[in-house]
Amino acid sequence: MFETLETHMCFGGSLKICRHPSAATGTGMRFSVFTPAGPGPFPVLTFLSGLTCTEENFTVKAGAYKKAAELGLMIVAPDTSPRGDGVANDAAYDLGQGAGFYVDATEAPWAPHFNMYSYITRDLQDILFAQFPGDRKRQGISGHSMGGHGALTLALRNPDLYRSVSAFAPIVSPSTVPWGEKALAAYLGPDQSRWRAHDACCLLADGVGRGAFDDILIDQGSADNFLEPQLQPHLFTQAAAEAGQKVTLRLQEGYDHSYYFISTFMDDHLEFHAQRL
Ligand SMILES: N[C@@H](CCC(=O)N[C@@H](CS)C(=O)NCC(=O)O)C(=O)O
Repeated sequence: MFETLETHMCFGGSLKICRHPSAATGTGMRFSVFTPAGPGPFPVLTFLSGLTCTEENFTVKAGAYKKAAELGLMIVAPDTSPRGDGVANDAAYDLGQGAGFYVDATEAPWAPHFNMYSYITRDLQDILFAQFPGDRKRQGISGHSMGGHGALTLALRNPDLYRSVSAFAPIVSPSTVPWGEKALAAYLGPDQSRWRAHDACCLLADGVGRGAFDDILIDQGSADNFLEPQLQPHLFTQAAAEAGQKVTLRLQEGYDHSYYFISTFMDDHLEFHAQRL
């Protein structure tokens, strides 16, 4: 059953926190949705958050809704994994609940619930357009860190669903950095050939999504603790150059990995998407 848990007026529109059952995860899933004033249908931006986040982090910290109201953009921010007592978990912050990595897990104990790829591209879509005045044909996707990885990989694989894509401090090469190696091995097993469909650099090298996006906007803080060990955006610009994909990578001097960084450049991303939707 679809439930609206909270409704708040916000910049003339509405911000709702919702919960609904998902067949993909076999759990209830929460998301927030901002709907601008007016009847719609509105273009829709999905924002995928990073490790340790719920739907709440973006909603309260990204500062997106003033500009979204001006642009007439709907924004949906889903949770980052299935949750609950009957759902597998790990003591570490970078695996299990809060760390779904936007894949469909094939391995025990994750496979029954950790199907965030299907959740975002199928179940969230179905409930969103059944309940809210979004325009299914005008959608973009963005995200942060693990969610930047989700945005890039979901967009490249589903250009029929998403017309625009951007990211903040994304994990662009999960197959070669510790966060991604750990999660992909756990969720998809040790055969690295099965990781390629969930690695933005590999997708570019494999020609997936070729020609679909005129540009991909990426912001990265130069003072981000995770820049060298986990993020390495130059790997994405290299892969993009080889694939003929335009990428606008902006190294933002002095900014870290936090939502203070995200909120500083959020308006630019919303305008980037609005121009394309
Ligand atoms: N807790 C981790 C860091 C996790 C982290 O930085 N998460 C980012 C996404 S990768 C985030 O958005 N955290 C929540 C927030 O800042 O609101 C650590 O201590 O190393």
